[in-house]
Amino acid sequence: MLQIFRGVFARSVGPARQNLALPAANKAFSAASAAICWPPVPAVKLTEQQAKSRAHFPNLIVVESAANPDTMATATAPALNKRIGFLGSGQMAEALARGLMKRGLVSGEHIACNDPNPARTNLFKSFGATPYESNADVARNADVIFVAVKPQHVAQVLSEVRPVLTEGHTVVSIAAGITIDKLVEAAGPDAHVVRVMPNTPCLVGETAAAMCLGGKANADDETLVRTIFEAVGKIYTVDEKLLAAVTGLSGSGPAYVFLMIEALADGGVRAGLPRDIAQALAAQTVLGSAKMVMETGTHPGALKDMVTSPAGTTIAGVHELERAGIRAAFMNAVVAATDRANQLSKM
Ligand SMILES: NC(=O)C1=CN([C@@H]2O[C@H](COP(=O)(O)OP(=O)(O)OC[C@H]3O[C@@H](n4cnc5c(N)ncnc54)[C@H](O)[C@@H]3O)[C@@H](O)[C@H]2O)C=CC1
Ligand SMILES: O=C(O)[C@@H]1CCC=N1
Repeated sequence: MLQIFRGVFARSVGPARQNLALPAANKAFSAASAAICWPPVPAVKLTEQQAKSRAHFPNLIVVESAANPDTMATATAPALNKRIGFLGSGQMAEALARGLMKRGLVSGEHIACNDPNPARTNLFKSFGATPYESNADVARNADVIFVAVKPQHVAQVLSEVRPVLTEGHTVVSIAAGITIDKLVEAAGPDAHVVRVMPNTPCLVGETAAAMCLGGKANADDETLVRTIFEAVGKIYTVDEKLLAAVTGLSGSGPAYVFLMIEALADGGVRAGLPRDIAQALAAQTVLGSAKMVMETGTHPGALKDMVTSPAGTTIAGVHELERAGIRAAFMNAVVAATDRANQLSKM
């Protein structure tokens, strides 16, 4: 039996970004739906509720498809005819490599990597990637080169690959705080450089990422990077000056949410639930709530009000959160991480 799945794509970007302004957004959306609702489906009429939300979220795009949401998690994107290289094979490189393989965009034999830590190269080898002796060798054996080392190592690894870079390479740095100017200085003025701030949920096909272009990077590089990241989530193009805020919100954000899930589970345990059930309920509650925001397009405040009965249980809990300054705490976390990203870019 066909299940109707309603997907809503909220494009939370400003009008300044011409690549996401309608009708160009429809082009971007086609690529997004190709990864998330496969095969692609046409946009349909908004429901009354969605139309109301649309007034507040003009960039919202709604689709309805016959795809089964359960199978979508394993849906594959069209294979990418490119070799991927990782300079650094740490946490983020692993999340990206595994996410891309899971979505069928690349297979292990199309992945080249280098890392001084043998445990990391062995791990990459275990899923079919080829470890090389040097970063330059990775570049020789890749078309898209991910710079996935800590920010303080970026200049060094780029100086190692610079002599072998060609026009056919797209260099993608995911390092927090390392500006396009610094990347071009290290990789050379002819390098096609793209700066991306992803997050670890690319492992499960749900990254929230943003990018900006630099050096000789062109529309083809942008499309290539967009294709890669749309296979494992969502990506927006932003002005570089906004990447620090992206880092503070979505780059670091999974840590805030994991902490929240842990704390909710602790609350459940304190209230008498077994740990495993408490953690499963906490994580599923976060997942379901996020899906409601994405799929209904309704303001989160309105969704909160739908849970909150007069003199009921929820408002008692909400009162405690407000007393503890939860909103300011989350806002301050994003601002502190943004400030730190800005500091890193000045080092
Ligand atoms: N972890 C996260 O959630 C996110 C991290 N990032 C960025 O991704 C980059 C990597 O972060 P993680 O994966 O968390 O760090 P990590 O420490 O797990 O990985 C870095 C890897 O680089 C390797 N490495 C060090 N020197 C090297 C060299 N000269 N050549 C090749 N490899 C070398 C290390 O052995 C290590 O395995 C950082 O710049 C970070 O800002 C960006 C978004 C999210
Ligand atoms: O904590 C960090 O510096 C990196 C960048 C964004 C997430 N993790």
